[in-house]
Amino acid sequence: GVRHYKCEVKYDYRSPDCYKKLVITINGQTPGPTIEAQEGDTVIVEVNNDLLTENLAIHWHGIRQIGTPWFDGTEGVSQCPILPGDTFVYQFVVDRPGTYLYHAHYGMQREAGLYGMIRVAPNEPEPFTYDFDRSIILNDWYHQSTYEQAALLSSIPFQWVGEPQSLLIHGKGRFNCSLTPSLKADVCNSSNPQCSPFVQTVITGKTYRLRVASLTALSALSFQIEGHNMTVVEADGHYVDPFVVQNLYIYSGETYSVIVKTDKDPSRNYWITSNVVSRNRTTPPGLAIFNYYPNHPMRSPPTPPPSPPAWDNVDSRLAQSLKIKAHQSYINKPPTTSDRVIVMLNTQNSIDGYRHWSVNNVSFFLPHTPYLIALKENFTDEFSQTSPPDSYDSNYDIFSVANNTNATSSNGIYRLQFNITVDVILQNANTMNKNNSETHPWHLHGHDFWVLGYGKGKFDVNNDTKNYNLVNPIRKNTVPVHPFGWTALRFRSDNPGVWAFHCHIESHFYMGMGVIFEEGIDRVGKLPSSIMGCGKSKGIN
Ligand SMILES: O=C1O[C@H]([C@@H](O)CO)C(O)=C1O
Repeated sequence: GVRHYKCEVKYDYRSPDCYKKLVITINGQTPGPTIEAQEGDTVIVEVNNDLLTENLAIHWHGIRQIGTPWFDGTEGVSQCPILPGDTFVYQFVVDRPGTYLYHAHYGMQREAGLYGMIRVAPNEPEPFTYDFDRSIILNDWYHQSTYEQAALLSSIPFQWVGEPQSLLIHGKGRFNCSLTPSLKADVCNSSNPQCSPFVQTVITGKTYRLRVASLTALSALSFQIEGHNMTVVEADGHYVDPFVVQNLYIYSGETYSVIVKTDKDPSRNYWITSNVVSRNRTTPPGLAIFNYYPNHPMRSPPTPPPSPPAWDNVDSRLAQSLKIKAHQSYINKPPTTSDRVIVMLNTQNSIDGYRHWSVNNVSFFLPHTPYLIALKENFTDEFSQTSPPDSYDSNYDIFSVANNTNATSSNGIYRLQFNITVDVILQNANTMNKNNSETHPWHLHGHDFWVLGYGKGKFDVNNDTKNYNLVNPIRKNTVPVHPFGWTALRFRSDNPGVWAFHCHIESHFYMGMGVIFEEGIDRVGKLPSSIMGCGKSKGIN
């Protein structure tokens, strides 16, 4: 069938964590409305840019856009931005069931509130059952605007955006207004109903499927429901060999479904919590209420919120990553060998005094003419024709602060032969600060990849490849690379188009932490004129 949606995108004053700021809403809401469809449906979304003075693009995160690479919604890659006042119609097929997302993909616009969920119902029965299907989107929240942050990150000397002021659970958080006495009540008001906690009401004795997604700007999170175990059954639209957790680690751009049984003392409510992990947290926990009907939904649980795992417990996070495998009845085996291996060293660099992130010492920036148009029209002057390297200096010490004096900025891209098997090894390293390595969630557009493995330290081609999981690897579109560790992925270059692969942390992609893959450009059909209008694509029809 065909599903029609209309999205009115505009700025509104909102106080999601009691602090009033301009946020981007979709049809008046943030998170925006959930897009519901059936596997195989065509989804048509008419987007109206009512931001007045700001461009826009919306990415359909996890939807592979097979045959419609021009509707991936990635500004500078698949389309020109949607101008203020303009309407843009996205049309794509949701070919797989599962939990996906949509969000802005223009500058750091996502963190202003432009995001929501896509739920695709399956045509076949699923390998688990439940009574109710509910969704929770997790986020972190800054009080500064996207523009203030962009100015900080682009300044000399470099100024970091810092930790978020609060964590939102389904669009609601709580900033302690009294911490900043100078804030007047019309700016920060703890009794504003807009920042009353999110409540998930449940009936006792039932089974809930909870779709948990993260669209944080920065934070890796630990998600927990006080006193309740969660059985993980879906990750990024793929069925998981079920495993039980007390806390779910979730990285920006990931989606999970967990099964929760409401079999606890029904005379009270429980805390739903999110906490920052992997960075020395200063942001208070996100708190919501798991409300057992008929207790009052706002009644605080009688116990304190459960304490989160230690922020620097990398082993616990690595262990959970390793547990995520394909469900035994849904195994889709990867090819046993690959045709091309690209090792991607992730580093922080200083280039001309600016702070950047780089892959193999190349920091990425977007061109003015979207790659898809430039490649299709053979506009070879529109971006660097030099591809970034497939590996890095084998003597590089990932455990210390390196000078990386030869780092450059480039908008060159990886050109993949069509229909081959590509391995990507993400290699983490020390940042420009001593004894520090961060977690980076990498997201691939246009594909699901097999997650072949994770490890600690420097990837060793001779030994680590022997431990690849070629039996039941999960397929995903977003995956963490843990501090001082590596992550190995495999995918087929079988989707004609131009696809971004990048760190899902807003500021990190802004600082250059991404690459572009081109595959099968000669097989891409006629581009719609609606994606044109910028750079050298002016006047093309
Ligand atoms: O990109 C980043 O910059 C800061 C810090 O490294 C600056 O010193 C940080 O924590 C990031 O993630």
